[in-house]
Amino acid sequence: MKITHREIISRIKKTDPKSHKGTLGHALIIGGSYGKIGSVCLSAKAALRTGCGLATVFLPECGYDIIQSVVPEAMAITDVQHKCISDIQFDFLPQAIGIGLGMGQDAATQQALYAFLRQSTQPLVIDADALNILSGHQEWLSLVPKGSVLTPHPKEFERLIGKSDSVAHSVAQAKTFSARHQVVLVLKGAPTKIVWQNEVFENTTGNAALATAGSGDVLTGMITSLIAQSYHPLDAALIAVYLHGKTADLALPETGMQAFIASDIINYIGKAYLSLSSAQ
Ligand SMILES: NC(=O)C1=CN([C@@H]2O[C@H](COP(=O)(O)OP(=O)(O)OC[C@H]3O[C@@H](n4cnc5c(N)ncnc54)[C@H](O)[C@@H]3O)[C@@H](O)[C@H]2O)[C@@H](O)CC1
Ligand SMILES: Nc1ncnc2c1ncn2[C@@H]1O[C@H](COP(=O)(O)OP(=O)(O)O)[C@@H](O)[C@H]1O
Ligand SMILES: [Mg+2]
Repeated sequence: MKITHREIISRIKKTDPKSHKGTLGHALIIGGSYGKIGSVCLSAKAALRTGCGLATVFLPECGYDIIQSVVPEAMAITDVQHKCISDIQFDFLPQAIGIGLGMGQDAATQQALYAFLRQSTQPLVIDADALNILSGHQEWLSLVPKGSVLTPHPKEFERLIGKSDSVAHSVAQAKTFSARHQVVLVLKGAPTKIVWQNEVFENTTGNAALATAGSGDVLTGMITSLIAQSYHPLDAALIAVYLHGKTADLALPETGMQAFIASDIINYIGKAYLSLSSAQ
């Protein structure tokens, strides 16, 4: 099925005029490592722009000043380690958690992910290095909460599932994987496909301007934000992928293809939302 304007309109919810930041969901983004703090900055900012009420980032200590300066709207909790995540601890209940971006694969980080997954019950958004770590420890996949959203790009998907000889083969593998682990797979690409058990959804927005560093980190923040706002993980994935692509379609005449960067996706999320209410 194509992910069209009409399909997204039918899934999107109106914001209650009486809502406040405490009712619009608290998103937690876990990730970052020395040299890759930008990933979680982009993701947290994207989460807030997508509409959740609160966002907190759990990151290594070296990222504290950076996140507080770059995204003052977000809160921060730091790991005991300076350069990488080694022990994921927080003292509140987020409505959604996105994990893995810019996280690296240090041995301590791998163990922290294992310990975190062992006590996780709510659906997660799993991206980048969390996917890479899971690829190397396939036995940990049974710990991934049902309903979680996994967002691999083609290389990450290959690491997770192995090589496939055609697009049809990789979609078939994705269906089997989704059904076995009860997870939503967002197969990022051009176009992005979303696989939920036996269903396959193909996005209709986006262009090559999105082929830029941090583009996927932004998408993870957007999906996490929508889950925090009580969307079903499949709907969150469909809406986020559609809006993410739409930002690039709207920006293209203004920024041009080459100059578009991940921060522009964030800057155009508002216009992408507005395009849902205009006649098309
Ligand atoms: N500013 C930051 O802090 C950034 C941090 N990032 C983090 O850096 C880490 C490494 O991520 P990367 O994805 O760069 O590294 P990976 O090694 O996972 O993937 C890079 C390789 O994957 C292949 N690939 C990617 N997209 C593809 C596509 N659409 N079709 C075919 N092949 C494709 C390419 O061969 C590419 O060289 C992650 O933790 C990520 O979150 C990146 O998101 C970039 C920005
Ligand atoms: N040519 C393209 N057309 C449409 N979308 C693209 C294209 N290239 C990349 N994208 C999108 O950009 C994002 C890239 O994600 P990812 O590779 O994880 O980036 P990063 O890890 O740098 O944040 C995905 O959502 C993907 O679908
Ligand atoms: Mg990525």
